[in-house]
Amino acid sequence: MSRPRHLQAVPDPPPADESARLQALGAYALLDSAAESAYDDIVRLAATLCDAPGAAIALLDRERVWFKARVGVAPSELPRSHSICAELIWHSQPGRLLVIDDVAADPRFAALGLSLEDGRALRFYAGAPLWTPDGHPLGTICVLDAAPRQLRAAQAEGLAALGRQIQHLFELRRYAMEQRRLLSEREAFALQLERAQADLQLRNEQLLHSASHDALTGLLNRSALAQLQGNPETVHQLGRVAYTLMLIDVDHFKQVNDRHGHLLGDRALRAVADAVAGSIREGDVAIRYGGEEFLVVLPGTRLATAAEVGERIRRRVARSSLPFALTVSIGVAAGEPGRDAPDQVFDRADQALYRAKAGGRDRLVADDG
Ligand SMILES: Nc1nc2c(ncn2[C@@H]2O[C@H](COP(=O)(O)OP(=O)(O)OP(=O)(O)O)[C@@H](O)[C@H]2O)c(=O)[nH]1
Repeated sequence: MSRPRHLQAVPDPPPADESARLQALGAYALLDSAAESAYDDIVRLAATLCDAPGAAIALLDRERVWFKARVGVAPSELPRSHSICAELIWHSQPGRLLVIDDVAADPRFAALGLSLEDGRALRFYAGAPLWTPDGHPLGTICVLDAAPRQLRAAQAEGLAALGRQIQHLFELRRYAMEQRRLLSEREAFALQLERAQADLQLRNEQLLHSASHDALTGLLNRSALAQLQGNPETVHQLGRVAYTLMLIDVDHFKQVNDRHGHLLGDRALRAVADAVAGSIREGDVAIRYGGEEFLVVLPGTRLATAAEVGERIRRRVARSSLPFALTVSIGVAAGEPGRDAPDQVFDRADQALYRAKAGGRDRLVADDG
């Protein structure tokens, strides 16, 4: 059928549930889809079976009839007002073909000037309506001829059977699309779940980290120390190897705050923490023990080595890039497994620190007693 030159509109009764019908049609995603050999084969089969020069699968869109497959028909779509299918479909019944024996003799279509691809006027139309399972008409598979005629019974039966095959194909298509949609929804949901889990894990780790770390310096805090003290593995380890405890206290820190303000005071504490973290090795544990006091546990480290580490810390603090001089005093004490309780070692480190302060500060005192 070529596009008609004479544009006399065919009356097109809009059914009450047209929007539901269009929605049902949309669910197959057929309109404007690419050509598919399954449908091309069916129209070729229809044309051969009915001995007709033209055949098409016509789908009734909002304002047009669009051909999913066609043979012997030129345009890919027609205005709905100029389509035989669009006029007849509303009067169709399941299982009954729509037939116009002679288009030229039918006042509804005679003036439309419909023709086949080869230019001959359209004179014969027979279509099998296509339905959704719940009764919405979607379009037709039709055969077209340039001479008035009729279909033989076997041809009519064959055309109706091809219509049913197309409906099966449509349903398979809708099912496959629905499955794809469900699958992608599931995938999107799984992705969302995965992200939520990762987010939760991150928050959990952040929470754990902030519960056990000092926000200002990033070192472990006192509650982490309490956990370490309560951890049988740590206690067991300290009971097996020699270790050293180091207490580091910032000198005259009250003055730093008073003279330079708390912000610079905080910066000074971070500088001390950096000096500590940069001087110890993996396995050593650095804790912000009090306001300006730090505790370092050095497992498997003898007093002399710990004193060297402490000296390194002291020198690093003295070299920190601050707008004022900053020094620390350090006390270290060693613990022998089986001989010293950790509390006693801590007390001895504290006394050594006291002696460092009393001796003039900016120094390290090792308890070698
Ligand atoms: N800026 C800042 N100051 C703190 C923080 N925690 C504790 N301090 C201050 O550290 C100071 C500690 O002062 P003191 O215990 O008197 O000791 P000091 O002035 O360092 O004197 P010596 O230890 O004897 O050398 C106090 O003024 C506290 O307010 C902190 O997180 N930030």
